[in-house]
Amino acid sequence: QYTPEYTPQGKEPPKGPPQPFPYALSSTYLTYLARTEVEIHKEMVKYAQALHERLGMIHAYLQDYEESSIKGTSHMPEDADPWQRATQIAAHPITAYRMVRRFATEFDHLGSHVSQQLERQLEERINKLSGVFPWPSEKDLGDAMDAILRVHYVYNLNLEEFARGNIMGIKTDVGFTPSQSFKIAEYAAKNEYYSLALDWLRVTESRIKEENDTISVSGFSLANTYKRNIEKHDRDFDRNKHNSHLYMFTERLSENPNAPTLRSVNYEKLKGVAKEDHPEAGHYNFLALCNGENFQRPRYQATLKCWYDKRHPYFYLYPLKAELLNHEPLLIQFHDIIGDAWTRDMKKAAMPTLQRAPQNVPGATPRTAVYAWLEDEHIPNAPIGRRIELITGLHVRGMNASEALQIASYAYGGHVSTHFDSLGGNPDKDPILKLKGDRVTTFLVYLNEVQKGGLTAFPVLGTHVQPVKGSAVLWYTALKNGQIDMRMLHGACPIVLGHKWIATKWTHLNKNFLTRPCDLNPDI
Ligand SMILES: O=C(O)CCC(=O)C(=O)O
Ligand SMILES: [Fe+2]
Repeated sequence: QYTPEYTPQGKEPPKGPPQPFPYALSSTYLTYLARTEVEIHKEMVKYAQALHERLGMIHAYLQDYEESSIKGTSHMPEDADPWQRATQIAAHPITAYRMVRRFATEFDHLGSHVSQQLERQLEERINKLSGVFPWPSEKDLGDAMDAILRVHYVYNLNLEEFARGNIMGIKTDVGFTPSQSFKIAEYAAKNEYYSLALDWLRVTESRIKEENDTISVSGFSLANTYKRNIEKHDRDFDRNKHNSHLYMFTERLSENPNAPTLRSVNYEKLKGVAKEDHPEAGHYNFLALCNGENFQRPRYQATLKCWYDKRHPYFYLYPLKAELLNHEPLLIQFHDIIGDAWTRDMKKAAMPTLQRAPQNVPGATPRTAVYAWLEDEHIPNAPIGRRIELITGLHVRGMNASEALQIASYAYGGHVSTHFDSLGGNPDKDPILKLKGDRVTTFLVYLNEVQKGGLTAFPVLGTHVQPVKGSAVLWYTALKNGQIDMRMLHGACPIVLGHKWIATKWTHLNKNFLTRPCDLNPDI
């Protein structure tokens, strides 16, 4: 009996009405689905095999009947009386014998009971699994397509390559079929991702041609979607929407089908430009940083350094590897600060309460991830608070000094739009803010290596952080006067290939206004 071992919610089925799981947003849920499908596939193979055998038996039966009873009476007229025909069959020793044999052995063994039994088994298994965890829905499929389209847009994918399984230079064997890429094209067109839709339509078309496949997508629906996408684009273009719309072209498509996309033109024009100089520069800087660019001046970069930090005696035994990514405001990455055992403990402790991060909530940053909050007692063997205190000199563990540890997990396409970690609320209206003060530092630990994508990008600083397993990045989210430091704008670039897990600890101002160290930089 299959009992899922690796379930998003631990071993217990959820109590109360099943909540929809954000399957496409979380590597945990996706992994669970993948694990479940291993079992379903096994049952399907058994069932298909049984059906195949059954079909073979049915064919053998038909052949026997046709070769004996039909052949033996083929000299009789088409409209002969069936009784006369039956008499003829019964009179011939071989046709009669073959008939008796069929009745005696075949009808009971046409295999129906085997395949029927397997069909019941399969149905039971699927019902059982979908009873424990709700099945992915249309909404999840939408999330899954959004994730693909986000990766497509941010990394300006060469879709011909991607759809064949070449994931930004990493060759895999799995691509999309023409009907699958067409489905994404239709979804993109419907959601006004005009430039993306056109790419998917072109890929669909070239695949159809290449494979000479005239069945899976009809020429009519392909042409129709093309036409509608162009018409709708041009209508919006005429309404001057190209001033705000990210997915448009620089010209009307009906006049120039090869017009460049706004993304590609603006990307070249605006990357590296300061926000003060162009209102849209921030967006294109973020894209460029996600694509691995860096806009710190070479002279400035030359002043950045790595060193072994031994301020605390603890670090004589385990020297702390520090890497300065920006002087002022400070951005610093510490390497090898936690090992696999702690990482495992954190993921495991977070698993039972992972939930979808709020999306489309006014005031909240759009993010596609799942997360959970861990108190120290949830991870007694991974005392991260003390380690952060040793590394940073901040108050982390005391009352109101920090928040619980946030564990977040992203799946492919998962991202966080640019934001500030300080919340900037009004302490007179918010008792918790009054008690703790606003967030003052972010200490973000990367719990695994991401194969492609998933950088943390800082568009104002013009730099990005590579998610290196076991490393952590530290910055001040607020100025010394407690106000949000606008230079610390940052976001998480979409994951392209792999998983991304992070653990974040935010310290708060009231317990930390005396701890603000100026000695993290080795020069001071
Ligand atoms: O995942 C990342 O790299 C950044 C996440 C982040 O900025 C946040 O959770 O506030
Ligand atoms: Fe953040």
